[in-house]
Amino acid sequence: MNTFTISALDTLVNEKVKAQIKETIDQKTKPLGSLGQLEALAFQLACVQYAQTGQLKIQADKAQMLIFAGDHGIAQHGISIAPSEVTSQMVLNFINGGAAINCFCRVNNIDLKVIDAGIKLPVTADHANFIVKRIAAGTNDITQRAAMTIEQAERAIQYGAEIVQQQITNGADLMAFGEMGIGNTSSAAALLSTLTGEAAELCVGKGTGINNEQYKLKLTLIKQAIERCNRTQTQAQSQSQYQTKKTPIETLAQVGGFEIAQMVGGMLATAQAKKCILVDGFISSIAALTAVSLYPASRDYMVFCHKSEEFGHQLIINKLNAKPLLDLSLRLGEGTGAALAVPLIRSAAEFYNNMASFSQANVTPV
Ligand SMILES: O=C(O)c1ccc[n+]([C@@H]2O[C@H](COP(=O)([O-])O)[C@@H](O)[C@H]2O)c1
Ligand SMILES: Cc1cc2nc[nH]c2cc1C
Repeated sequence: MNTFTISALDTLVNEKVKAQIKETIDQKTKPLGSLGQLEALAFQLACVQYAQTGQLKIQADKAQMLIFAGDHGIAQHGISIAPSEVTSQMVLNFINGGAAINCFCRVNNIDLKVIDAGIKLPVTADHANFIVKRIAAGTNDITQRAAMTIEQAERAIQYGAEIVQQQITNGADLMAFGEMGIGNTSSAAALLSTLTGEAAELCVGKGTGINNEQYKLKLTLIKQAIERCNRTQTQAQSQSQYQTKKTPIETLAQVGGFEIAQMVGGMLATAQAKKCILVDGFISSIAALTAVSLYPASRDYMVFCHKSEEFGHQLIINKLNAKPLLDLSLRLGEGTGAALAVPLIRSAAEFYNNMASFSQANVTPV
């Protein structure tokens, strides 16, 4: 089992330092609170920076986008607008620079890497932006059996952590988590329902844009997967005299995905390194919820970049008490919402680091 050492920001940033950060923000040449949500963002960035380096100058230049790709057995039922083959085709598109996320990373100076976490059809590409960390050729159909073994879930978490640790060694300041995987909104919805106990109806959405008939089938299949998961007794559960809940790792193995599990490991490694985790849409957020279920302190390092159109996303946002930076009706994934939020994050860092205070600018304090 992977273990991480993750400290809550409250234990690393004392009240005096927090007051100093707040004072720095309040003394900038502007009416109090007038930079709105950017002020809360700057406060979080400064706390994370202090926890990491003991310094108060925020570093947010080097942003790293990681796109984890994986396939899903449940996709064979036609619950997406596209077949699983499209996952591999899009992976090649990412490698070749042709997808939406490539455009947003290019224009915002974000380095991009694509990870094959377990796509159905492996792609052959020898490119510095492509990392192969395959667990298997897609997960099992979660309506019939566990998506993966516990060993595979743990290995995926380990791989995700190793990928992030390498990027941190290379100097990344911000770590953004995107994904690609036909069928992964089904897996994410099943995870959301099993982790939180919320009804499937509140967790399932239309993903890539399926029609009403496909939606009905998707909901039925996800309910089947959730019931199967709840029926499946783990060894620990059957040996206990009490009714015990599955652990988040067991739930991940039952209904998760390889790309989701690798994102969980990557997010935990980012929090362990005391760097900011940029969370994208629905699937990235379910990885965040799983990470927080495992290590609650990891929440402190997360920036929720946008609110996805996917129906269940608001539920995750509420559970994690988050206030996403953007609301652009996106439902693409790939890390697109996170990439679009990077300029806002850098802007928050820039005003915190370099905007003049009232005394520096000789402006009468208000
Ligand atoms: O991140 C989101 O909010 C999001 C919402 C809807 C769809 N997606 C993307 O669409 C794919 C999953 O949709 P589906 O219909 O195949 O389950 C996967 O590649 C995701 O990146 C992503
Ligand atoms: C074309 C396409 C691109 C995507 N990017 C993320 N999910 C996707 C799903 C499809 C179908």
